[in-house]
Amino acid sequence: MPSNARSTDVRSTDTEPESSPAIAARAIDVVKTYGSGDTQVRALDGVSADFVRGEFTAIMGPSGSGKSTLMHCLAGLDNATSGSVLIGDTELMSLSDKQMTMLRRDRIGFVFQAFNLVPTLTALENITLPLDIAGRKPDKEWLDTVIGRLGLLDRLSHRPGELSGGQQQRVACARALAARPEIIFGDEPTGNLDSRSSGEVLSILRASVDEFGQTVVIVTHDPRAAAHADRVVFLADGHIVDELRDPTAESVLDRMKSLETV
Ligand SMILES: Nc1ncnc2c1ncn2[C@@H]1O[C@H](COP(=O)(O)OP(=O)(O)OP(=O)(O)O)[C@@H](O)[C@H]1O
Repeated sequence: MPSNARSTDVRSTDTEPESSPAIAARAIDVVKTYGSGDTQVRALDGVSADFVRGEFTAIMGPSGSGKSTLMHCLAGLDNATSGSVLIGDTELMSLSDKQMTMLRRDRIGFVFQAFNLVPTLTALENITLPLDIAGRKPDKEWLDTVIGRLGLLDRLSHRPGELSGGQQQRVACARALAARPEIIFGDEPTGNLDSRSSGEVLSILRASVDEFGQTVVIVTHDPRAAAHADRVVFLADGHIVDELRDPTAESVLDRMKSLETV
């Protein structure tokens, strides 16, 4: 299939370093600076982290600590100033703009706080849009599973303006999952949602890891959202300062408090 051929092209760059297949994404000594001179900001100051395949990680930390910057560098939405970022075996710095676009399209799913749905398309058309653009046919069984799990079956012909915020975010989630990407990145995916919609979005992300072996990385401020993860990575001032396995909302809150009082 042409789409397979394209994604193989992206994986097989000459400069591809060796890396364990168990790692879905990896940051190696990533530095990201914005601006220059006196106004320069060092948003990431040498961050190294592995994101293991089939695991759900939450990135937390005080405002301005570099969470979104790290996620954007990992997801190929922004370039690191130095260091190295890998998705699977693919070193992002070695990719051309075109290869990067294909990698994002074929291998990564995104869920943002702003749902970024196309207002003139129906829910179903929004869900399948990335596949349509890639010229790929949806896996019907998988699509039905995702749509069913997100409770969207009776909303598929609605346009975003006819859906609640929670429903729109569930459509955005289904869109991210539809292509069965290797890794799903969420930047505050539940930031605008009430607790019920938030719970639905988190439980499909959890299920995509537990039942379908995908890898999920989200940025969140909400300890209850982070409690759905297998591990929480804490950032402060552009550094990873702590990590928590099998978090609970209470343990995350405690850790956050201690970071904010440092
Ligand atoms: N485009 C930019 N230009 C200049 N500085 C930036 C830019 N983007 C981020 N920064 C700065 O980099 C630092 C890290 O920002 P980032 O958005 O990654 O933090 P965050 O932890 O996600 O914050 P929040 O929780 O408030 O969203 C901050 O000091 C921010 O002001």
